[in-house]
Amino acid sequence: SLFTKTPYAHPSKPIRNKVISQLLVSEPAPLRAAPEPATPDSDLKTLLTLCDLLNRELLVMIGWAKHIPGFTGLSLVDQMALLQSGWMETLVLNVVWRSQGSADELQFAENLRLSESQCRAAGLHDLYTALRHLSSKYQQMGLNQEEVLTLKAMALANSDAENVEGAEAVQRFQDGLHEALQDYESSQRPSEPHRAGRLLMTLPLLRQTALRAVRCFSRLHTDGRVPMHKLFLEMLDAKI
Ligand SMILES: CC(=O)c1ccc(Oc2ccc(O)c(C(C)(C)C)c2)cc1
Repeated sequence: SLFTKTPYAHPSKPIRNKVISQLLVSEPAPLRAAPEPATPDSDLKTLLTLCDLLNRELLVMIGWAKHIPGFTGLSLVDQMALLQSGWMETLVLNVVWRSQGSADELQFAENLRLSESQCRAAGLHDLYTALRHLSSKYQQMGLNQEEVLTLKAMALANSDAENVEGAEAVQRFQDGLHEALQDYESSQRPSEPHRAGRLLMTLPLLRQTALRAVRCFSRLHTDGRVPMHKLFLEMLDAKI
């Protein structure tokens, strides 16, 4: 009706930082889960739907990485090395960001939210607790979209891939993102001088959460209950 007050977003100052503005415009539209309509609902169907979603997310992420300022300045070999080592942390941040709105569910897609019991039934309880732990940490911090986009790019840049050819080029790539975060926080949140550092100090927990997710998938793969896409297995092999 005419009188409902549209929710008035806090008028944050215009984003002047070029790197963060580029990350904002390069953010892909969120994917939707595509459950097989003919298959009756079951835990296996949930897993198959999640597998399909993850596979599509991987493909979208590879295209997204090319828009991160500095990424295409790396050799193709190094671009692939960073993706093979950082993809899980980047995707974990996506789900953790989407789940910020809910207190006890994981929002894998706008049309796929799972409760703790649904995750447990599908054999994903450890994944659930790991992702919820990280999500609640970011909720406490009041993470915003610009920060999560920068952290996603940093997770890729800082993924400690083993066989990197151009270490100096990767360092410059990391420095550019670090500088963008510092610049953004000092102009947008001058009242929180430690915020950039606090965000960087969440990266170890992100790394740990990603490794717990890898272990969960390896267990599911060993179970043999869920057929896994070839690309996913190749990316998973790069993590084990
Ligand atoms: C192969 C298999 O059994 C599997 C099980 C669960 C699953 O759920 C997910 C869907 C999207 C997604 O982004 C994520 C992470 C955030 C953990 C990467 C998990 C994906 C694959």
